[in-house]
Amino acid sequence: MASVTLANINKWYGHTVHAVRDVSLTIEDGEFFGLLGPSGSGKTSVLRMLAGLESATSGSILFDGVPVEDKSPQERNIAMVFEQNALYPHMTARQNISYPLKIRGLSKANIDAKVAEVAGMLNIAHLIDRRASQMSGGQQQRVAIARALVRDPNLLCLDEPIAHLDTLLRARLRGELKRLQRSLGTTSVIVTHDPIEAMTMTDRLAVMRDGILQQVGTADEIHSRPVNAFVAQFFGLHSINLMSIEGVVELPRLMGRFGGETTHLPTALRPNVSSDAKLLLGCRPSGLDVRRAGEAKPSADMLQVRGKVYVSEQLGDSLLVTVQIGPDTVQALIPNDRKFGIDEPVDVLADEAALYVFDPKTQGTVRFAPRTISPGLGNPPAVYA
Ligand SMILES: Nc1ncnc2c1ncn2[C@@H]1O[C@H](COP(=O)(O)OP(=O)(O)OP(=O)(O)O)[C@@H](O)[C@H]1O
Repeated sequence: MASVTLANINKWYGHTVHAVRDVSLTIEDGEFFGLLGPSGSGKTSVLRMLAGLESATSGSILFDGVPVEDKSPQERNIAMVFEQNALYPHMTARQNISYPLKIRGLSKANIDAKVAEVAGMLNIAHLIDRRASQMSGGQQQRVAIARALVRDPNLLCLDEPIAHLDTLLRARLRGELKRLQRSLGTTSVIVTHDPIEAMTMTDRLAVMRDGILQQVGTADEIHSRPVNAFVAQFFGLHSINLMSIEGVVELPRLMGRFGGETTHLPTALRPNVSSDAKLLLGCRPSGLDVRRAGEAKPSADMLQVRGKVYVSEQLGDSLLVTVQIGPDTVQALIPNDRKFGIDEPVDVLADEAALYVFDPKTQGTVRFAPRTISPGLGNPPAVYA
């Protein structure tokens, strides 16, 4: 186990692709850390540099404060699990898991004890003498994880290890991996483009975009206090709604246009209106409400705008309603005791306390939503005039 520091890391591929730009971060000893970002954001490049599979163009990497740039993956004592596991198909689970220990010359008794321990942890003891080729994808991935962990690595690198599995199995392995990491305390880094995976498994995570580190923090910190509109949109169970409001005036109530429609705005946002009369607002679907057109009166504490239902989708105990407002759409997650027809005129409402404010030019966060709603907790109670 080790703490890992990246200091001003840059990665160029040839002269044209600047894949990682001046990334600095520290992963604590025993921490489960996530690298999250869309495709091409540079997260795999960071992981491969940590592992020693790729060299950094500039900057330094330290394990427990000691530079490791010149060290091979073996010398760094890292273990990797990839999306497609690299098990030997003709070997049994036992042979696959013991392989790294045999190479190190451990005694048979020692190997047997370690294999039994890790196989028990990963619930694969009953499969231990089955060939890899005769196992399901989920079972193979458990064996691959067991093989990675059996030699007590300094750092466990997981590159989308469960991305190819079906939804149920992914959810199970997410939980198992988290429990396993907690009980072993192995410093671990997982690369994923799935915010749910990053949110549920890791202690802290980094969000990347175009090779640039956007934010590092716990899932809760990043969810409730995103540094910019990109992080706010990318991170969460459902993407945040971005509402670009133009022509904001006070008549005497604050009003503007969103999607070409007249939009009533909470008075408290007056100081946030830019010099060119714009407001860039964010609201999580769980912070929006949808009412039949005319049912709710505009209030000085609420955003309210007219639209029509594009589609509404049942999500178990909640309803995801997509509302078209001119060329724009927003999504609201509301209790499923209401029904809306396609193209039905509706009012979309948001309490002032559920609104983020972003700078219309830089997209940086100007104001966090005073009342944030945790993912999955549903709709906040709305207040109507
Ligand atoms: N060996 C390489 N040669 C040239 N360009 C590369 C190489 N590997 C990655 N890149 C480029 O570097 C950028 C970052 O790639 P990287 O794989 O690190 O991103 P990522 O966030 O992990 O993406 P994905 O989720 O698709 O794997 C991309 O533009 C990619 O095309």
